Amino acid sequence: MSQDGAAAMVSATLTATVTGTAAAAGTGIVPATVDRRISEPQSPATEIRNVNNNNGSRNDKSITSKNGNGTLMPPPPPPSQVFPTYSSHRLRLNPSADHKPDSYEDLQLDFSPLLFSSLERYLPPTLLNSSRETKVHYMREILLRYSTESERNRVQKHREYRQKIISNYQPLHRELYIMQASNFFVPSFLKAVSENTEESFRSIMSEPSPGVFAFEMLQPRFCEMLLAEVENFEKWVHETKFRIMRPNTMNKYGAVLDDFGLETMLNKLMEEFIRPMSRVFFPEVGGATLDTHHGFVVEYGMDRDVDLGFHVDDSEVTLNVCLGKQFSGGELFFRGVRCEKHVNSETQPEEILDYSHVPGRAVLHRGRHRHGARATTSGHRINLLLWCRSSVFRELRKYQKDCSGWCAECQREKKERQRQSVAATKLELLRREGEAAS
Ligand SMILES: O=C(O)CCC(=O)C(=O)O
Ligand SMILES: [Fe+2]
Repeated sequence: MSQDGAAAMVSATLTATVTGTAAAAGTGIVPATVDRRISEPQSPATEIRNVNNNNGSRNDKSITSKNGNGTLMPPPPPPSQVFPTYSSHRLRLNPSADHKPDSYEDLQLDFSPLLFSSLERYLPPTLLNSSRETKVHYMREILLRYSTESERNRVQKHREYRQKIISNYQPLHRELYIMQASNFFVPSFLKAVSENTEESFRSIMSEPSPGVFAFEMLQPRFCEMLLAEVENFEKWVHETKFRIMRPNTMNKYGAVLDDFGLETMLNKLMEEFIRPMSRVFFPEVGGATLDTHHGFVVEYGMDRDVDLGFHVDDSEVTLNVCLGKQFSGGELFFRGVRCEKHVNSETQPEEILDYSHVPGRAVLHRGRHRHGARATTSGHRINLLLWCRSSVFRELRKYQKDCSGWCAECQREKKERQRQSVAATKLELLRREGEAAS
């Protein structure tokens, strides 16, 4: 987990802890997995599907660390001290900026040592200079409210899975694993991001339907290299009979790029390129605070997945870039943005969009923008997907009922309520005027 990720979780934790509602509501830093697939876009009352990572996590940069045996070990309290369970443990709202936190790297903990170091600045002042054991115990008490044992086990297993791949798989193109923007992106994209204004972004984009942005992004050479790397990885998987996890609950083919070493590069892609754009275009769904991602490729063709059902992504913002190769069909269809409550509600005519993929071209949309992919009728289509998430947005979502800033159906209902209230007020005024006149 990056420092940023830890810090974001800390602030999410704080929001919850300080308000004091999280523990009562039984909420967690890593939200529970839900499987939500949508069915036909044309039949509004049917069920929609939410695609999740196959590892069952909505946010897989989680907080478990392992000990040498690969088992989970909570730190035992020192024998000289007996710690009661403090349900009243609280963190401070503002960190002690000048406090230098301890390192927890050498301890066998069931949460990331980084998380303890990040949280330490938020401890009550009286605890700041206590022993590490006391601080660990206090912070762990708080963290346990946010993560179940099975969740921590799952994250631990996934870490081991990744470790196995990374220590055995030999990459084909090592240059892909380090962000080299000038080799990866087309000049127009680089220029727009370096200028970093709404105007510069809009100058390279089309917005064929509100909230769906399309633009040239990847150089052909980068696409070719990434395709070859994926092929090489799949060849290794096949030869070694390694059982891999597919990108999400809806794909039988494809691969998780983060699992074989591309996580750092993709994190840079999110932080330095996608977050600046999302800050401008998707601020109401945490576009400015994207802090974790799930990066993968999907593969379609006669001998692969053929199409992808109607769904919403497990992301705040999704980047979808076509890598090639040659294909026909495979269009994306979009049907408007919806919150959980309205995910199966009717589509309005102005929300209908069909988009044809072009190699090197990206589509950027909210994860909650309902969509699917039509059948790839010939050839082979491979797309790079980056599901970008904001832990702050997810934490705040738990306490916010109003989604009218981004859910089109909530917006429609809100307008309708306002219309009715204006009509009622008018009627009341008329009635009073009538009374006064008589
Ligand atoms: O096939 C596509 O282009 C869409 C993929 C997608 O929506 C997803 O993986 O979430
Ligand atoms: Fe999707």
